Amino acid sequence: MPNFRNRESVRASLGSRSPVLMPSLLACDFANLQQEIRDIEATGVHGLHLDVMDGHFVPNLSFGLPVIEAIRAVTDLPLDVHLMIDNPAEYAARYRDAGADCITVHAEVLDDPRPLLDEIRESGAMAGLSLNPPTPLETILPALPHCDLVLVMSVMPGFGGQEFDPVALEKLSRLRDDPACDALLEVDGGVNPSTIADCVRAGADLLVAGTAVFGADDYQQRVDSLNQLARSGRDG
Ligand SMILES: O=C(CO)[C@@H](O)[C@H](O)COP(=O)(O)O
Ligand SMILES: [Fe+2]
Repeated sequence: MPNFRNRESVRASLGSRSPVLMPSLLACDFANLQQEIRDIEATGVHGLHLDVMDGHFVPNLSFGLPVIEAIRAVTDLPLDVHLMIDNPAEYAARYRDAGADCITVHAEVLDDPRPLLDEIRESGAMAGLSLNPPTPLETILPALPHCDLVLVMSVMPGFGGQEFDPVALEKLSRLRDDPACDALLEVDGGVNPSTIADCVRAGADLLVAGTAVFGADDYQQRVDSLNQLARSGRDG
């Protein structure tokens, strides 16, 4: 059975640890999924980012409900589920049932994201809203009071291993400085040793990294160095 936690506790725990590295399993070895989870847990990370793709909203497919359930069964880490799908309103409740602690939906597919964000919160999960690099920040401003998390994409979603788009930094800074925004800020795409400190300086609390973590020979060493660079962005 999924270990259901409520959104306040997950949000408080992640927020108190900011900046938090969120490894994206998209870049792990799927043939050894459980071992990859064990190995990344052993580095001391505080959450896992899970990329769900439908082949419609993004031109790629990844994994869905059965895989999230299987991951939930083998880890207690908070699961941060990024829904890159056309019809998140039809699926959000099922991802909560599968064990998601945070469910993030895309502004590009929702005329008004507020009802769905409220529904996600009522399910007990943290509610996240994401926007792609070309999507203006203004699009999501009315929904900010309904968000536990805002996920600023720094690549066009669909694939790991892409180059970081600095347009994300400007959006993060504006959100950080907006008194109407008390959501955690997350950045996703091309986060690596060269970009992570700038993301934290701009205001990111949660740093999604796929290739930069799972592409390393030594996960512990890479997680430690990304954490250190992230802290240098916060403190320096
Ligand atoms: O949502 C996505 C891609 O659409 C991401 O979460 C990727 O998994 C990040 O991968 P890297 O850019 O870190 O390799
Ligand atoms: Fe993602």
